[in-house]
Amino acid sequence: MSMEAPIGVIGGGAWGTALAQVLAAGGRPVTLWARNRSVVESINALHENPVYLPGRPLSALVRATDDPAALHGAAALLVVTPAQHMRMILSGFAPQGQPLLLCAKGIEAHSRKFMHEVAREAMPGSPVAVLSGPTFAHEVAAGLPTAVTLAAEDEALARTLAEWIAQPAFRPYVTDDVAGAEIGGAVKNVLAIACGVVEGAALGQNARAALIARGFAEMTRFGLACGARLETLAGLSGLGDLVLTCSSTSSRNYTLGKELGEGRKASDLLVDRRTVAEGAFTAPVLLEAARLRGIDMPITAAVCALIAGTLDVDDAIRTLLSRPLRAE
Ligand SMILES: NC(=O)c1ccc[n+]([C@@H]2O[C@H](COP(=O)([O-])OP(=O)(O)OC[C@H]3O[C@@H](n4cnc5c(N)ncnc54)[C@H](O)[C@@H]3O)[C@@H](O)[C@H]2O)c1
Ligand SMILES: O=P(O)(O)OC[C@H](O)CO
Repeated sequence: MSMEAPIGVIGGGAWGTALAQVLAAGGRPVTLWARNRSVVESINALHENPVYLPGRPLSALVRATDDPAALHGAAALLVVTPAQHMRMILSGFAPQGQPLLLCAKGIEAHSRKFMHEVAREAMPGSPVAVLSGPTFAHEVAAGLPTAVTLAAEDEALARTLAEWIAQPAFRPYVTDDVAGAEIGGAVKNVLAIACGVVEGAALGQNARAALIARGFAEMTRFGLACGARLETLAGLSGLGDLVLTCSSTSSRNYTLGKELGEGRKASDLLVDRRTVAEGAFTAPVLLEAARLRGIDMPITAAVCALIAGTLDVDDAIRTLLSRPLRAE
């Protein structure tokens, strides 16, 4: 058993559980805080999270708790809550000054703030880093090869966190471009919904490729306007994650879009969900943030209209295809 200070993980969904397993596989004790009591009990008694990551045995080095005080003394905290709940959940933890590694992908509704801005407000005094990239939780937990972006303005912090989390099959690449890492992960979820619509409405593979390329153009326009760097947007946390989530029903966002494309109503699909499809919440706030910066995001606008129920799939497609011709 390792004598090192544990790493804390806040959030017992699929991704928090998978990341806890990555850390524990490297011999690091992990304290996983989850809000769901049955998740806590199952992880401690059965070494499994049957609600969010069923069928994946977890290391005995992962200990779960529903007591925020159990994370005192952790060397760092991985924050793996849904984006819209992050501020509220962090406010339940007394700030201890530990580094925060933010793993949620989204933009906060109403405030239009990125996760690093929310975390700095909720836990002032804690240094902040971001982990993002093409990472289906079930593959990571199974130890399949995965590469991610780990971003922090403080490069020494990024390198330390990267060393703590790196495993033979889990490879972080560090950068100081925090905005770039966050924007790729948030925007790709919206575009994955659009790609799922293409699949559900049987629009063909040409359409999907066009949507990925034009979607990446939207991501780039928005990212550059927010100070992100092109190399980050074209890297693992941007284009890499866009390609992953726009091509697989393992993505909750893509699956939501596919069901919309098949003609189901967003209101029916979003009610009482157990798992999170972040793109549905990010789309309206992303569109508003783009509008305020004078940036055109037609695919994002179409996703917003489908989710709000103001356009049906046929009208959304017609609207996108009838836009004036323009230079690429
Ligand atoms: N699952 C993945 O493969 C994956 C990979 C990379 C990043 N992420 C990101 O990680 C974040 C967490 O996603 P996940 O997949 O672990 O979640 P999940 O869909 O597996 O589980 C849902 C989570 O939301 C929490 N939750 C539900 N209602 C809540 C409420 N009212 N208040 C607070 N919390 C509530 C649940 O406790 C649970 O932890 C998201 O931002 C997601 O985009 C997920
Ligand atoms: O299931 P999704 O669509 O939330 O995607 C999960 C991860 O973000 C993929 O990198």
